[in-house]
Amino acid sequence: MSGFGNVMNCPIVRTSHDSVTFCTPEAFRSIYDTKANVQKARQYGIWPKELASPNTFSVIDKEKHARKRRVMTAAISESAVRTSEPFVFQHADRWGELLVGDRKNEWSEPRNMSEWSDSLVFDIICDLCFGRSFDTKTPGPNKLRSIPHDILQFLIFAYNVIYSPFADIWLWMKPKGLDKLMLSQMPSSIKQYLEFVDASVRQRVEEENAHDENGTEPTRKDMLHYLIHARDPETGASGYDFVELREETDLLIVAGFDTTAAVLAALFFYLVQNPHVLEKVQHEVRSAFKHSEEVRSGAQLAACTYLRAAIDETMRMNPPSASDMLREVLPGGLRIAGTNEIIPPGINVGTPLYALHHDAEIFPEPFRFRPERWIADKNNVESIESVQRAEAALFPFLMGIRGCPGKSLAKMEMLVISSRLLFSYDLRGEPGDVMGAGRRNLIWGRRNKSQFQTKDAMVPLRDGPMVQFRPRA
Ligand code: HEM
Repeated sequence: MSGFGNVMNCPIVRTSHDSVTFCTPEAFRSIYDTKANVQKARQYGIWPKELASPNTFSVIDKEKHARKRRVMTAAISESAVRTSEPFVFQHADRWGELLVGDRKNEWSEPRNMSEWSDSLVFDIICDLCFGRSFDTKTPGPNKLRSIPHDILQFLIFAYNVIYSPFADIWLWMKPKGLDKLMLSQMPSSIKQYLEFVDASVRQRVEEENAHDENGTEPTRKDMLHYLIHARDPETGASGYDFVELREETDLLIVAGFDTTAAVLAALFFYLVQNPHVLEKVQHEVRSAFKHSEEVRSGAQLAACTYLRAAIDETMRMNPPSASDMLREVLPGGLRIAGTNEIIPPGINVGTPLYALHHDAEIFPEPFRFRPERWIADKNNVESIESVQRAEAALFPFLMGIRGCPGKSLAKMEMLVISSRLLFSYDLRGEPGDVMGAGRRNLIWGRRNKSQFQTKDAMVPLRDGPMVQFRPRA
């Protein structure tokens, strides 16, 4: 059996008294396929601020989840993603101008791409949710700028509880007053963020109601427009009530911003670390289009196979959700393909994505950034079989009914943002900068200087790289 086993020799690991991880693509499918006899583990119950109001991500019951998910799918459908693209252009183009700054034909000041990607993606997701831009990417005072940081603090806290031995005690105490205590003790920044979501949703509901009463159409249909009007496609019943609308909007912001921003930061790290890759993606994008305004989704961008491979390779090296996402086996048990194991009900199972994505049998030289591994052509050393083997083991968005519904939106954002920037600007790593890279004086596993270092907290904690920009020569 393959797996992280090539590195640590342990494809099956018992991670706690009731949890086991399996690290092969076959096992992954057994666990996360829509038909798998599992549900999200009880630990997901720690996420909701109040046990009674889980969202699509944190709800455990399969039937309740199915209804929420059907409604949410309407808000981030393929057509909703297509109508979002022009807003992504606006933000990406403004971002490029800000990155370059006012040193016209010289290299800009070094930019910390983790911070800059956070503010860009946060502005985009808020614009797509609320139809308003909060412009946290523009320097200067902005009381909303700390929100991405505040959200991250909450995620770190929740993650540490979920993967700790205290998770069950926490869950037991939640309905017994812990929820209320936590709400009262919540840091003021998080309270402000939640008030901001509440007020924004309220305002959008009023606007949409006014349109319905006057028989008018909003000039712009954002995600909340779709969420407010969504009907359950199976039953025809109305979609979400107000509390659900608020919780789902909060989820779209949290799930939609940190993941995508993390991939962008890592992509810039690998581009400046690998000048031959940077040169190749730049050449590809600049040959595909004549003017920057033409850089958009479509056949030409789809044909930028090397850039798309670089993004896939980034998500292989640094999957935003790196740990095992726990699933509880239901009555009847679960057979894990490729093993002789039938897991009894009540046990948590999962596949640690980071380990799977670094399996040397599937991804030779797993710690090397090599977009070529995704492209089979006659000039390439990769065979069709090795590309197919790799594709069958890349799961940054998970799979199945609990896989990521924002996959198309995220892919569009990452491709559009990177291609527009690469088309118009040259970039390089700040000379001498090592921010984000592994270093010899760090612990085992963190010494690879050509790998972007992140720390898992449900989303990746990250810093750097420092990158400089200038208009293309
Ligand atoms: C590169 C970007 C992204 C990656 C790698 C990613 C990855 C994932 C993964 C692995 C899960 C499963 C988590 C678990 O079960 O614990 C997930 C769930 C989810 N994601 Fe994403 N995501 C990304 C972007 C987005 C975006 C842009 C949105 C929406 C705006 C989004 C919305 C969601 C939602 C709502 C769920 C919960 C689904 C459910 O439980 O039914 N994600 N995502």
